[in-house]
Amino acid sequence: MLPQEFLERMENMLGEEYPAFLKSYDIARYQALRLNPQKGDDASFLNRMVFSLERVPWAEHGYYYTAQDTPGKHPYHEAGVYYIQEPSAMAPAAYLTQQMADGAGERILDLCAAPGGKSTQIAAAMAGRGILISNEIHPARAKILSENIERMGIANAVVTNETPQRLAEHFSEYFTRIMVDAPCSGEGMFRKNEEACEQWSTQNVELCADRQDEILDCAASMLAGGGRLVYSTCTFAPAEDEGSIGRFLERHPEFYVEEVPLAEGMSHGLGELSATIRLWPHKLRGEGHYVAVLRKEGTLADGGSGLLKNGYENGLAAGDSKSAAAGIPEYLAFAGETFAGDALEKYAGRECRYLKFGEQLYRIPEGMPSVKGLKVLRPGLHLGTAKKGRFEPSHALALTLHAADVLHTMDLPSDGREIRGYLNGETFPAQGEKGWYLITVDGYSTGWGKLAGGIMKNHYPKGLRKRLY
Ligand SMILES: C[S@@+](CC[C@H](N)C(=O)[O-])C[C@H]1O[C@@H](n2cnc3c(N)ncnc32)[C@H](O)[C@@H]1O
Repeated sequence: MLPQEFLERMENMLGEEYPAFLKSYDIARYQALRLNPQKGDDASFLNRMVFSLERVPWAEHGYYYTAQDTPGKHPYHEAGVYYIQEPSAMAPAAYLTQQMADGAGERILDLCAAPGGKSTQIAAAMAGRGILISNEIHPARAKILSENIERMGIANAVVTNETPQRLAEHFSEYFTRIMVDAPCSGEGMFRKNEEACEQWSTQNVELCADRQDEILDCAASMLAGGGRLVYSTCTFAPAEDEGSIGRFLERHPEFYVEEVPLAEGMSHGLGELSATIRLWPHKLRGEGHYVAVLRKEGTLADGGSGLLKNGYENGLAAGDSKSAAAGIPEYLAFAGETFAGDALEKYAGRECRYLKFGEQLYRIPEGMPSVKGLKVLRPGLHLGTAKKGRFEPSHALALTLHAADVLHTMDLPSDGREIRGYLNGETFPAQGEKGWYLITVDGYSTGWGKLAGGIMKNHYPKGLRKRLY
């Protein structure tokens, strides 16, 4: 049941459009996924015709799927071939990364990032270049975010679990782009999420608006002059949409709303903020959303950056005196035996810098800021566990690599029993040279196996195992 006060406000807001808006609640919600360009190009996926897909007009790699498709239960999901995401929710990150060739020279912050829809979309546009800081305030949600970053094979992201205030103490005018996908009253998700509907109240709308003000102030101080800030919500409440942006612009005259082209079906924002964007469920194939694209006065200096409380993270290089203790020789030995072609230089070359957290070895993104004092779940690409004389590669590394990057692969067809057994932790008989194998599904990397004595030992992480049959 939709709350009465909510309906009255919507009727006042929408006038003659109100009946069409109400009718949208009788239509089943639209479902969509975003193909992961890190895993392969769209055309080769579409040629497989696994699902009936149709383009989402405003998002590169975004496609509607039908009720008959069950992409969440397909092995491709575990291989990070796509991310299931509500179609309207694909708009904010599309605007954040508009006109960006790739992530070279970019330092991007996703401030309210879990479970990772926007972060994984931003990372796709960055194509492995530059640095992405994906932050989430709630520890349990930050863990899910980190798992999704891993599943999508993202190598240039740092996942943090901080409040916006703590991050703002650390980074001043540092980021080139910031995404604020704010916690909100969720009115746009009533069709998708009944809980949002039950928890709705006018007091909560006010509470959300106050919280949005605080989050936006932190974002403002972290954005470099000339940088872009995209603010989004999944609510219709003007106090949290044009209201939050209007209050923000009053507090921050150094910001202005950028005029951006509207995609098919999108509408202008209300009142004076008509240059911002509304996505209405009765006007396009998606849920309710609001997007504001803001720019901070100034010019982005090439390679320049603002203040970082603790400076940059240099990490360890292979030749550093401390590298033996960090397990880097063990990793390099593994890399020499496992990687093929350019992968050796890319993942274990002279330019690589490493960090060790306990026994866990990471390759940090280029130009990584120091994260000293911050709660960090993932300081870059997790390479694996380095123990004396032994290296065990991580699941994240498997998902980042491609079949051509390694000497040994074992490909399992997506419609077969074996891949389902593998994802459920089963070992299986196999012939070949002893050692680490990248297990792929129809060519898409999925995890590790270790072959010895005619048996492929399963290294699919225990916590991720599932029955898909
Ligand atoms: C709309 S959701 C983010 C969805 C995410 N961007 C995505 O695309 O998958 C908003 C997030 O803000 C977080 N949040 C809640 N309170 C917050 C606060 N005070 N500061 C920052 N983030 C907060 C929530 O835990 C939630 O994960």
